[in-house]
Amino acid sequence: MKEDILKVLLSEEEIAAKVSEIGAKISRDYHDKNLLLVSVLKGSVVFMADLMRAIDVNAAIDFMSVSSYGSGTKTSGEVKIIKDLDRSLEGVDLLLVEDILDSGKTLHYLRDMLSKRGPKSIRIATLLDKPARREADIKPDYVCFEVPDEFVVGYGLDYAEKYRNLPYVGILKPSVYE
Ligand SMILES: O=P(O)(O)OC[C@H]1O[C@H](OP(=O)(O)OP(=O)(O)O)[C@H](O)[C@@H]1O
Ligand SMILES: Nc1nc2[nH]cnc2c(=O)[nH]1
Ligand SMILES: [Mg+2]
Repeated sequence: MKEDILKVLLSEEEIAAKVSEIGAKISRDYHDKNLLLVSVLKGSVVFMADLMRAIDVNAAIDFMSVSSYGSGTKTSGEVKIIKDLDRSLEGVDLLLVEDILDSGKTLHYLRDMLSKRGPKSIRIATLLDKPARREADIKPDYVCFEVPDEFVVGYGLDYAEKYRNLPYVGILKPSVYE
């Protein structure tokens, strides 16, 4: 697995420090709110698990599963809902938790769809932001790291369902997917 990584972009330690910082910021912003954290599976599972423990105000959690990359490195442009939320969003302060904002199509679609369900507010927290690739009009509210225009894996992010369990974020060798 490790032999397929060209370069470690973000170490375990760097990620842990930044997640604590963002968690503290979210705690300050939501201390008087009705926070619901929604993890967009599968990619955000590792970030969600760490971020929720870095938040020290009351928060409920829920999960949605969507997919648009299939087994490739390019978005299909079509967001497939694999699992919807279990609960209503009426009156909640929704914080969508994502691993990466790339073309932005996934979050653009989700924000539009979920905003129709009556939440009091919607914001986006993402581990990684790749602004160079943006196609949809969407901006994150909380970002841990900006990344260059490379296909990255690890800490939840996959290529063809592999590498999610790497504890760091790395750039995949192009020979793996070319
Ligand atoms: O901004 P975009 O170009 O839409 O890309 C971002 C989305 O792509 C990945 O999900 P993917 O469809 O690969 O599903 P996964 O989370 O199960 O890996 C990632 O987890 C984001 O949800
Ligand atoms: N693993 C992975 N999934 C993505 N989905 C959108 N961009 C990326 C990326 O750079 N890496
Ligand atoms: Mg994926």
